[in-house]
Amino acid sequence: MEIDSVRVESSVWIGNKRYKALLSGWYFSWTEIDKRNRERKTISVPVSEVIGVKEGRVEIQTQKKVEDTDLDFTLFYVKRNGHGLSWSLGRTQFCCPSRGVRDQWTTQLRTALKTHSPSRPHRLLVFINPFGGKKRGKQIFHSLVAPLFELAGISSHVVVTERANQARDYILKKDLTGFNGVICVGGDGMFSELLHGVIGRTQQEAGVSEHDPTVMLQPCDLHIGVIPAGSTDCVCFATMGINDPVTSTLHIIIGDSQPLDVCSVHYQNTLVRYSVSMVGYGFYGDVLAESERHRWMGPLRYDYSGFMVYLCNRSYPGLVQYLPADSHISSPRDKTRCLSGCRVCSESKERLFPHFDSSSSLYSTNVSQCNSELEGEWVTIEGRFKCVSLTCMSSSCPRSPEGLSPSAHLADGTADLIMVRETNPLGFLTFLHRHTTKQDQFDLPFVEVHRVKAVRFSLPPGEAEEEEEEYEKQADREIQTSAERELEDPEKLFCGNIAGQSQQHLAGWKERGSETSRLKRQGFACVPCCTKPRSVSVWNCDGEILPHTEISCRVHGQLVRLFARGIETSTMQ
Ligand SMILES: Nc1ncnc2c1ncn2[C@@H]1O[C@H](COP(=O)(O)OP(=O)(O)OP(=O)(O)O)[C@@H](O)[C@H]1O
Ligand SMILES: CCCCCCCCCCCCC/C=C/[C@@H](O)[C@H](CO)NC(C)=O
Ligand SMILES: [Ca+2]
Repeated sequence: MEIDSVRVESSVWIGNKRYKALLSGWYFSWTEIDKRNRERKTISVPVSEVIGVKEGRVEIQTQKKVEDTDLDFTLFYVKRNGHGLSWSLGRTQFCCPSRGVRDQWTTQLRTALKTHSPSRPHRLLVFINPFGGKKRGKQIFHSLVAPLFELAGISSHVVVTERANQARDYILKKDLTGFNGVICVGGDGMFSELLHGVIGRTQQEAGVSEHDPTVMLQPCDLHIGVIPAGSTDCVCFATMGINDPVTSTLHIIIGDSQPLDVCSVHYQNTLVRYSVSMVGYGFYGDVLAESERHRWMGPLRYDYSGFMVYLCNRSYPGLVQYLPADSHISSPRDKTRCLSGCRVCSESKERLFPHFDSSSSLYSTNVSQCNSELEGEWVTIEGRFKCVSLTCMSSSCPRSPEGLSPSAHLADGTADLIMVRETNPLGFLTFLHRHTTKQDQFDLPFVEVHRVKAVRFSLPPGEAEEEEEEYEKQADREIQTSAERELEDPEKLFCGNIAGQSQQHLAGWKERGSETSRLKRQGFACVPCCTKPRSVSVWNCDGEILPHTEISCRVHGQLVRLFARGIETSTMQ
């Protein structure tokens, strides 16, 4: 075996073929050597994508050794499948000329791993929503995720949630010392809990008020990982290009880090929620409100509700004001895509954090800095809209592989504002259908899209008061009926069909049910689709209904970090 400061090299055998194994700089490679000593095919693995090195011949799932000698070692690494977005665990068993060489290889590879992959997590806090999506969260974690964490030497503390907001509250209140990241096994709703926990905790510790819409929020160090097990899995899909639990797990293990823009939604001077995916009024708000009444349908509830709401053919009056982003940097119609290593996003860092002190890793939060991102001229648009949506990223998901705004960036400090004006049902169907194809959904006369830093939405004066009164009355009628139903049978209030569901499940959804009742008391959520008054919809904020209509939104560039790397272009091994 030859070892110098930059190279380690030796002969090894894989099966009955001889190879030259080489560890040089950032890569470990093995090249087949034929009988005439000529070099054949090389397989090369970046050290940063090595998952583990084990003595002996080790199986993937059981991690048990099969018959081996003390000449063997097994390398586990990231393997790309198909077009490269789906990752699986690659495994190669090497046989060395002597035990000494084998020990040298395992030591050298482990040292290289520590040097070239310093940001890998060692300890993770995992939250599993047992009721998200198709209710397979626990099974997904125990059969697919836990064995990989164990192989990579990552320890985890697992919390199976028993109620909504448990994960958020845990992150806000408990001692998180020693954890390098928080992971959710669930859908976008679970991700949102972690997002609120992590942002809230970071601001508490930094003494920053989340309610002040002009303040610069402190960026969060604690990484968030998403193991998809929900209905839409938009955050996972838009940051990885796929929703696959094994791919997500491998990104977490190797400590990938993807910054993400976050939009804060305020009502007057109070923070309402954060969003990374979609803040949508009109169609998307109505679909969510309708779908909450059909939760028992599982992921299909969105398709059913989408169809019902489409048939209602609603449009809503609104006054939209927005602060445009610099159009020289990028535009929502420039036909580019935000991919792994995106130049627009990496160049945004300096603009977003001009006062970043790299020696202390601290961000200044002085007022002049916060206001500079809010400088510029606001533009006002009034009209009737089928929908108004704001998205910080493409919001691609399996239903819409290109997303709400295919050219939006994950971490450029901007969001795309999409306004679809009142149109005929066929026109709107064309718009919706284009979300499912590669056709440009913005190339329609009733659609406009702008890249923005902030948005305000209000109801047009006069009309608003009248309509809100009518809405209040309608909501009151609805609440009364709900309250009567609640007294008769509390479970039926929220779930509709509860036959065959576990008590634990019901307890969980009851909390969401009472949250919905609270919203109803304020006159907003879950009013049956076609009995609603004409002119007020609700806001869908990453899958949650907001309790206010007149809101203001501001984008906070690169506020959180995910264990992800953005969507890779095709890179087959
Ligand atoms: N044990 C629980 N009981 C009831 N609700 C829960 C529980 N744990 C988490 N939740 C809530 O359930 C909501 C939905 O969960 P999740 O996002 O995992 O699945 P989903 O709704 O199927 O997926 P998506 O959000 O992608 O549509 C979350 O907003 C979360 O707050
Ligand atoms: C004629 C075919 C019509 C198909 C219409 C498809 C339109 C799909 C658009 C999908 C946008 C998804 C935006 C993501 C929203 C998420 O934040 C949220 C939380 O998971 N999901 C939903 C459904 O509100
Ligand atoms: Ca963005």
